[in-house]
Amino acid sequence: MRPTDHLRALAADDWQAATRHPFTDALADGTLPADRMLAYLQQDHLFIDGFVRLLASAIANAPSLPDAIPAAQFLGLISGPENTYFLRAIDALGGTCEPPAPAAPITAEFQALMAQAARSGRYEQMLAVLVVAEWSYLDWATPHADKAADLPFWFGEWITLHSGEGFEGVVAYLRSQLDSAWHTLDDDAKHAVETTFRHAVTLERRFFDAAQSGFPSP
Ligand SMILES: Cc1ncc(CO)c(N)n1
Ligand SMILES: Cc1ncsc1CCO
Repeated sequence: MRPTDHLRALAADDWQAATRHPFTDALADGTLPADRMLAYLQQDHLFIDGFVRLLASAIANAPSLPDAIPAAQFLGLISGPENTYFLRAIDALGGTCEPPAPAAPITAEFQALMAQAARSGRYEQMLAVLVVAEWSYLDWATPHADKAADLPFWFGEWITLHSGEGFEGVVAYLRSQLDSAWHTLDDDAKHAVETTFRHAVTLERRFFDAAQSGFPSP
């Protein structure tokens, strides 16, 4: 079994809950209320900030230039001028990006996990969080890809950004990096990857739980 299949199997319950979630089901059938989508995107915009820094750390810690290049290309894509999805969608839903929304507790937890992985100096820790974030999004979005074109763009584009050949390639690359790194790790480091991977999957599930109920204050 590939190490990343082993990791996903360890988190099977939360993985299933995060990738077959009522929030993404409602998003994909177009019935998600606009205020819920807006609040989700405003929180996810804060998530992407930490994500970009984590991806940059992974690029800096990749074992070779060929290992780093696909991540650098993905970073360019998501931070490039053609990626105006957040701006356009938040605007169309009647919200603003500036000033940034205060982070909900679950968003702050995600930011903390990403920051911890980024400063760990451990490539496999960075990959554990990146693999969960991208693979879980590929997994929920793929079954809905055929419906995306008929949806308002703030739903449809969020599905197409996370499905299809290009994004499958990103996930395949991230998984293969973690699979390769895994074989170099001692038992303690493997266990630490398992812990981080499971934590990240739990946070993905809880992020959708919170988004579904509109990020209620605790
Ligand atoms: C919370 C969360 N996880 C993963 C992704 C995909 O990068 C995202 N946009 N937001
Ligand atoms: C692919 C993508 N598009 C906008 S943000 C983002 C990163 C999370 O997948």
